[in-house]
Amino acid sequence: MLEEDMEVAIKVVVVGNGAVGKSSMIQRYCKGVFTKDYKKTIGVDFLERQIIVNDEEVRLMLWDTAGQEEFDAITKAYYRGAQACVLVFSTTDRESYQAVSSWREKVEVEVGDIPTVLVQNKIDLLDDTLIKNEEAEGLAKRLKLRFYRASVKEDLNVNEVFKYLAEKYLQRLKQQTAEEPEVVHTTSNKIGVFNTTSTNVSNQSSSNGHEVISLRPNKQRTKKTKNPFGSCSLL
Ligand SMILES: Nc1nc2c(ncn2[C@@H]2O[C@H](COP(=O)(O)OP(=O)(O)OP(=O)(O)O)[C@@H](O)[C@H]2O)c(=O)[nH]1
Repeated sequence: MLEEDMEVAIKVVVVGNGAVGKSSMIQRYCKGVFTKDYKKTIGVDFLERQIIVNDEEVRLMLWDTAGQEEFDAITKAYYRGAQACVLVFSTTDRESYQAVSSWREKVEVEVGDIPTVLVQNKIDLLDDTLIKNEEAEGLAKRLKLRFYRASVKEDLNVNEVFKYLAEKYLQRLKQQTAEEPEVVHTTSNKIGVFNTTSTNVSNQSSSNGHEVISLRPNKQRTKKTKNPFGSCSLL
């Protein structure tokens, strides 16, 4: 254990071109659902889910950012404070594969080197693939990233992606705790909780029917729940 009664909260940003399946991945992971409809994300949404990793209770806050460049200015602000990142491209969209490095740079500029995974989504459409296996693997190697092939539709490898990131993050946190114990032993019972610099924006419905993110001060400890989806909420 890191420290008794300590809650670990991890802000994870999910990035990649439009329509690669970012919103679907987050919905699948947090709500256990998949929908064929495509609703472009306007700005940013987020959902959360609590999991247990190595006996630690971890709260994952999954930030769904818009894939379109027109929203870059908004989404960049939300990268701040991110502690882990999912880079997504689609099996049937070569441009999304080619854009992976630039997405990584955008995140790195804001938050530096954080635990990151590369995900090739929609592998249920492998027959129509526009990216060779070796290419995708080569990209992961060049970027030195763990690589997952996933299908949000078929619920393949989605849990694994987030479990890996949580483990990786905890590993780093433990290293830091060992090296600089005074940093972690604060008066707060939360660690890894992000701070955004933006001010409060209350819930606003966007044109796509999604709720636009509300930025609030750090939350208090969440209630413990046995239901894996019980802690998910659309804010
Ligand atoms: N076949 C298949 N379709 C998928 C999969 N994941 C997502 N989709 C579909 O791909 C489309 C786009 O998915 P979204 O989750 O909205 O994509 P996004 O990356 O959030 O898009 P933006 O909000 O524009 O950034 C939707 O029609 C989904 O149903 C998958 O694993 N397989």
